[in-house]
Amino acid sequence: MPVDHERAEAAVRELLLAIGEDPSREGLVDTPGRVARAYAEIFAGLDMSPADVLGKTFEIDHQELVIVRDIEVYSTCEHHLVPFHGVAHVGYIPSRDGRVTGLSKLARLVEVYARRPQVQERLTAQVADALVEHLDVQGVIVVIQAEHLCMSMRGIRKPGASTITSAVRGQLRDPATRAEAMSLMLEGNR
Ligand SMILES: Nc1nc2c(ncn2[C@@H]2O[C@H](COP(=O)(O)OP(=O)(O)OP(=O)(O)O)[C@@H](O)[C@H]2O)c(=O)[nH]1
Ligand SMILES: [Zn+2]
Repeated sequence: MPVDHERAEAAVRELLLAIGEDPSREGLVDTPGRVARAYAEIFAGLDMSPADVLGKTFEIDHQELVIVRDIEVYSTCEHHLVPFHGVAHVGYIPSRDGRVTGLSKLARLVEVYARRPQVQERLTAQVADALVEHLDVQGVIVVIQAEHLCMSMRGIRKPGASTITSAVRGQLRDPATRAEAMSLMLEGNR
């Protein structure tokens, strides 16, 4: 279901009142509308499905690793509704029938799940599981490294701390294959 703009605007007006602001002052008068539009974008993944993104495949007989790394990720922590951002690396070994997806679709898949209220562990696992389910891949590894603004700008206030999560399925669970993928993903990284 797409974002209900009217409802989002009313909620933002209410929030502004709750923090002691005046939603009718000049700088804030258009804010509820802007926030509703921003939320529609930030949470667009709720209205997107992995099947839409991974529906188109083609045959390349490559049954070895394919990795797209350093995919920029912006998501929203579901506990505090503030952003977490960083990079995702997605690697997979195509299905036995040699079907692959377009490289950009891996980044699109990350977007489908990042543009929702999230926790990093679930985001990581959902990307991996979608590739198993929709592309029947022989193995997949997803690594996400992100900074959570709920840990930087509030709460414990530790800017610079980053969280790394991984999800590994199928043949990538084999220690040697996993190590090869990890080194390709992280090689030369920061
Ligand atoms: N595992 C996990 N925890 C997260 C993620 N994003 C935020 N959190 C944590 O969610 C927790 C929520 O803890 P609570 O004690 O309910 O909330 P809080 O009082 O605001 O916690 P503090 O952040 O410690 O101030 C915090 O420890 C956050 O760091 C995430 O993606 N994964
Ligand atoms: Zn948070």
